[in-house]
Amino acid sequence: MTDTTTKTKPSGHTYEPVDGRLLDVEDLHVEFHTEEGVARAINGVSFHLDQGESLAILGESGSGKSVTAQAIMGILDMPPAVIPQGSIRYCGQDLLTMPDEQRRHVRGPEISIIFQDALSSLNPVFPVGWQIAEMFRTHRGMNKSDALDQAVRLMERVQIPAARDRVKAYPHQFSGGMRQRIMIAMAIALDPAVLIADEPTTALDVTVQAQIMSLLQELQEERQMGLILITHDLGVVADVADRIAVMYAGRLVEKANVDELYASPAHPYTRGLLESIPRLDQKGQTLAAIGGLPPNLMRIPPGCAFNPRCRMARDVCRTDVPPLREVAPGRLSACHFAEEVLDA
Ligand SMILES: Nc1ncnc2c1ncn2[C@@H]1O[C@H](COP(=O)(O)OP(=O)(O)OP(=O)(O)O)[C@@H](O)[C@H]1O
Repeated sequence: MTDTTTKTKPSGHTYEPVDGRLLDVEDLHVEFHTEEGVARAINGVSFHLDQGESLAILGESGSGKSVTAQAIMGILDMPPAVIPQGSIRYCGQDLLTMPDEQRRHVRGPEISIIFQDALSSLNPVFPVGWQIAEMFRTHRGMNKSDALDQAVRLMERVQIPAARDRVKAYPHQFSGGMRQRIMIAMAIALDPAVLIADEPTTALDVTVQAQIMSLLQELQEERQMGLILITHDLGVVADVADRIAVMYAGRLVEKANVDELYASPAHPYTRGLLESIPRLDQKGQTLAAIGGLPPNLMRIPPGCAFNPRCRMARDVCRTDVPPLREVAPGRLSACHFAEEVLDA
């Protein structure tokens, strides 16, 4: 007989993907209404994410990567944020119109996020094991000792040495890399279908960055999660990501699979990013290969937002917004002259 008393599926989730599709973000717009004016942070962003797939969202500081993640997670401060248009469907259900109560079952347990700064995300006054265990107590109704056992197993899975002995240690007693592993443990504790990693390794040194990325990749493959990697540094995510979406001034300017984008970018901005070795995370720093700075989001230039910095810009670029269009099989670019960029 069919159980009509519970909506929970065999995965433990309330929702199941249809044909493997987890997320569908369509024509998303986000504005910030401030005293100085309206900052148009996201201007019509669309992308999807399937089960077991890794999507990297790449762009300079201020391009709208984190705001996109926050909109998906429902953690934008509204106001000042306003979402005037668009939808974010999770397993076919629009998170933007879903009642709060229903949304609480999704955001966290089914779609989870890790941030760059583990120290400010962890509670300094509670032992890390307790913080992980609390997830199992609150959401799975486990008793204290089972929840702590489960926390130890998870700490072992994210390769925290001597996990059983360190379950009672506090966040400040761990290194930056170990704290990020603890954040990952908390983020995957409830077996989310989607994991968003917002600059997960930016604060870490290069060796630790690589270890954290390979841990994320292992977990993603093991659990068949959909993974969104937000980054300013393509080098860090290139081995893990399947597809890349490049953002500029709140729009996607290029979408491609990672190898093709690396081999031959189809947008001058992407090409500039690939040619720029330096620190894209340093706000206000010019990219060597591009020059200039991203626009003020309260005064995005007409036409292509990238035109003031683009060496290829012509008249049409200053008047007409280039649509994101297919410029080669599976390759999308929002450049009037994408074919020329590809051939270059
Ligand atoms: N609370 C806010 N109030 C006003 N404007 C905001 C707010 N949060 C974000 N913005 C605007 O949205 C823009 C995009 O921010 P976002 O954090 O998404 O950029 P990002 O690409 O993730 O860069 P970063 O790596 O610096 O976080 C910001 O430059 C800012 O103009």
